[in-house]
Amino acid sequence: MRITNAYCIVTSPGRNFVTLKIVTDEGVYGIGDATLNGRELAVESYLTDHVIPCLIGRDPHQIEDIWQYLYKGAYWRRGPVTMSAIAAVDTALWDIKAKAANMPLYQLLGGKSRDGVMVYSHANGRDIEEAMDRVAQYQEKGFKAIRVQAGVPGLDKVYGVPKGGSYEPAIRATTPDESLWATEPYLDFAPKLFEAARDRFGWDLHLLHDVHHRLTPIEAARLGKALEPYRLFWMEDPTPAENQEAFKLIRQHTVTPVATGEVFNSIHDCRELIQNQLIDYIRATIVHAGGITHLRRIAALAELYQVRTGFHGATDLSPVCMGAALHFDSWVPNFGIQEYMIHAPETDAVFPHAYSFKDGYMHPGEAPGHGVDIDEELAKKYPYTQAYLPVARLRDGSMWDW
Ligand SMILES: O=C(O)C(=O)C[C@H](O)[C@H](O)CO
Ligand SMILES: [Mg+2]
Repeated sequence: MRITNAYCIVTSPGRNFVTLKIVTDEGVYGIGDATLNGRELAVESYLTDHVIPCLIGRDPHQIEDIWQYLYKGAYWRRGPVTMSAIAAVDTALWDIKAKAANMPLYQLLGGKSRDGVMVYSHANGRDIEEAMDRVAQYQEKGFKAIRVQAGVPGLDKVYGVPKGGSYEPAIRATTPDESLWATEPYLDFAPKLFEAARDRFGWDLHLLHDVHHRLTPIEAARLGKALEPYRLFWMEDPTPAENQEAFKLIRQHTVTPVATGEVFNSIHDCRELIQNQLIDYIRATIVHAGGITHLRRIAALAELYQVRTGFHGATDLSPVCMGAALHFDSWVPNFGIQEYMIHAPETDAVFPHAYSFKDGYMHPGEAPGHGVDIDEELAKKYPYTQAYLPVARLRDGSMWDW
């Protein structure tokens, strides 16, 4: 089998997505997600201008060799653009291999390790009451695990909180939106949010919370301690993780479980965190961390240290990434949980898929490959529109982590 053609499809059904399609001489094709929220066209150019020309004529079954060729061959190591581009190729090649074998992808990875993939979704509210009503709605839909975020009194916009009905942080504009951040009101408020959640919903529900890189290590330690009575499933991204040592301080002060890694793109970003048992869940996922081939190495390292997976699954990761992740989750021995932020109906229509949700669990489906396709004609109806993630500033105007 040989690769005869490959191209990117950029479409915006509700939000921007970049998809790589690889076609072979035997008519089998595979697709991979290449979306990097707010920097989409950089990956599209990296693939179109620099990677695709090197793929034509290669044997798509040589996934490992092609991965090494693209990684080592770039000379410039790692980084979100490179690793998302490699991830897209890798996912498309696994899709081709599984389709050629006429098997769902999870079978090639080693077969199923569980009956279903436990997922969590997002309950967001402008205040505690609205957030609690959203939790109730997700519980009614069957979710066993729910991430809870609410507006902080005194702050006009906060990460995770919708302005209108639904929450989409990437705003269509020519420059990023600006929001205000202040740590003290947030630290006072967050325990009240989870106290209200336990009062109303009891203990038979997993509660999660995303700090979104906003705190210093000692502030994160204080928050983890303050949240201990409400027994969270995890506290996510408590502090920016470039400094892996910083997590030691958090660990010394709290037993609230810690998850991090949605912005990581290689095993080197999390090696110390895992080997020193400074985190409980690793959030790196297929599209941003070099595809199935590289994520498998991260998961294997994590398994040695009882760190479990909790892959990123926000709506800026396309259904292609979600489908592939669900196959991975079905197999990986040290699975923890999977994020599932439900896509807009237009997105689902452009990406027909075999995966499904039932009673809090997801199932990858039995279609050969990863089970997700793209309707290229429909995709053309949604042209790319520039969009940016917001930035955050403190009250005095200093830049902060969004
Ligand atoms: O889903 C999460 O946990 C996020 O933090 C979502 C991110 O803000 C989003 O994916 C950025 O593109
Ligand atoms: Mg997050």
